[in-house]
Amino acid sequence: MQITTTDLGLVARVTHLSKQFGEGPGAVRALDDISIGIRRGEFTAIMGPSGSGKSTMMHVMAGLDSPTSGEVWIGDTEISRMRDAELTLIRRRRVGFVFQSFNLVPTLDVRGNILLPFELDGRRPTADESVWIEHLTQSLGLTSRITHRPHELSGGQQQRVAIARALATRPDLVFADEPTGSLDSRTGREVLALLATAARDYDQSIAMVTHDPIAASHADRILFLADGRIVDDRGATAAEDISRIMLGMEAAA
Ligand SMILES: Nc1ncnc2c1ncn2[C@@H]1O[C@H](COP(=O)(O)OP(=O)(O)OP(=O)(O)O)[C@@H](O)[C@H]1O
Repeated sequence: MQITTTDLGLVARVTHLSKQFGEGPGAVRALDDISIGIRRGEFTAIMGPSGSGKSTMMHVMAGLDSPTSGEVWIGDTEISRMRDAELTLIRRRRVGFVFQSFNLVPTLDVRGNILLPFELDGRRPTADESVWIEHLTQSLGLTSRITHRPHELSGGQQQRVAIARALATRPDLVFADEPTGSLDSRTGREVLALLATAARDYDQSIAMVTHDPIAASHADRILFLADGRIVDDRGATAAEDISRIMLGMEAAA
């Protein structure tokens, strides 16, 4: 019997994943034979120098880009050979996204933005989901802002709306791409604490791409990429130690 992603306690995994951009002498091998799993209920940071393949890895794992070779699994579903229409459904139903630039819809208020994943899926939240959304709205401190539009909110509040939206459907995995990149350091720390809490208290699996050692120090696990390969895989690590590892990697490059 084949061992599944779920059997392994993982929410997503890639095996022998490679991604090449372009052909011939100018080709770039952005990911080079990566095999790794993202563990359920963990906050995983993906770090590495500029150009090491972090964004490419996230895009391929989230079904936003296709691999050149290898397999990509979200839960027990292999997505690497899926067509666009199927991938759209996987992205809508099984993964959530938090971006540096928040990506809220400017014409929708906070409630409309949080409910957007349901709207796009052509359904209303179930009774259970409504209770969960109410809980998220409250615990993220958004209740008094529920009818406000994004331009009426601070950056930190906008990112909290994006987090509520990403968690609303209880996706298998939330991908966060430099989620604190547009925030001041105090607001950034608050957002990171919220992501860590979502993993710890709600069993939400999160994969965050970052180049910031302080951001990565909030994670349960850190994967280090260099030249398209995983070169280190550690548990929770202090920011100073992460900085030292990154300096070593940059010196070796
Ligand atoms: N669409 C593309 N076409 C060609 N090359 C690309 C493309 N996207 C990425 N690359 C190349 O693939 C490599 C990995 O890029 P990627 O954006 O994944 O790195 P990164 O670690 O996220 O970098 P950064 O921290 O600077 O965002 C780089 O050499 C980059 O130039």
